[in-house]
Amino acid sequence: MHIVVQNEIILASLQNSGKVAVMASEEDDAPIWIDDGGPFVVVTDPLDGSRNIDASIPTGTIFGVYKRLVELDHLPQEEKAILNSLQSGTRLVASGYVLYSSATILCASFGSGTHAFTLDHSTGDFILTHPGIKIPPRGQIYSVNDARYFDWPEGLRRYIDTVRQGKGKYPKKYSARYICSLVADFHRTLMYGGVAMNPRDHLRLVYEANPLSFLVEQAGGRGSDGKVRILSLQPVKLHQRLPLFLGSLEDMEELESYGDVQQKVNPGYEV
Ligand SMILES: O=P(O)(O)OC[C@H]1O[C@](O)(COP(=O)(O)O)[C@@H](O)[C@@H]1O
Repeated sequence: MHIVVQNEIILASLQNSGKVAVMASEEDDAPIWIDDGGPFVVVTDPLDGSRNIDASIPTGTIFGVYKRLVELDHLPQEEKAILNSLQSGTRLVASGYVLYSSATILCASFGSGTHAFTLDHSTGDFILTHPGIKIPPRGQIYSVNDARYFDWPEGLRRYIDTVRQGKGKYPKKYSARYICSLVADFHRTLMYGGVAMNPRDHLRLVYEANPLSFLVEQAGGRGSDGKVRILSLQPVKLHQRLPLFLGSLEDMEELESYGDVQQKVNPGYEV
């Protein structure tokens, strides 16, 4: 219910903007063609973490913006809608998220740094409160659903066991934080450093992994699928899922050095 409404609100604003050719949403089966002349393409997860809403846990909206591929203008609408939405993350011109929490934060990058704005409820303005965010090169927090420990590959178990005992490259015991709401877990990671991950094929390349990887890279961090840079992947399907690791440069390098960190077992967890 909340998701449907949020999806409609975003679609209506993009339609009214006159700037958007096509919107692809995690909540729709196919992208929606909006305007032949719109210069931009928007991909979005309109309301992530929605399973948390009834418990008042933070949720978020994620978006990415590409340029419309004018060389595809001659194609049938359905075909060009899909191809425009399947652009690789290296072509993002902007991305961002809105975090609905104790404060409402809009965090965005237009390709020159990552900046966050906080909603001033008295005026309705978003005020630049976090210019030029730099993710700490190393944190002391890992964020993962570790109830899945016995479904993890050996490399990921070893990495987590090592850092939580303070036996990694950073000789202090790591702490765990996992809200199970991607935008909130990502925002904390951006602020405090460390690594946030979902090692199974669950999160979406187009709507979640690419926009957040763009933001973390612009803040000096790294986004990977456990093996390669997320932004270098060419999406082949709109709703393509993959393992996702985002965080501080040194933590990400250490994690990836364990090689075997992608969870292949994905039994379909109920909660
Ligand atoms: O169940 P897991 O593997 O911990 O996944 C939790 C992740 O899934 C999400 O809830 C998104 O999943 P949905 O798109 O199915 O809502 C994220 O907010 C969260 O980080």
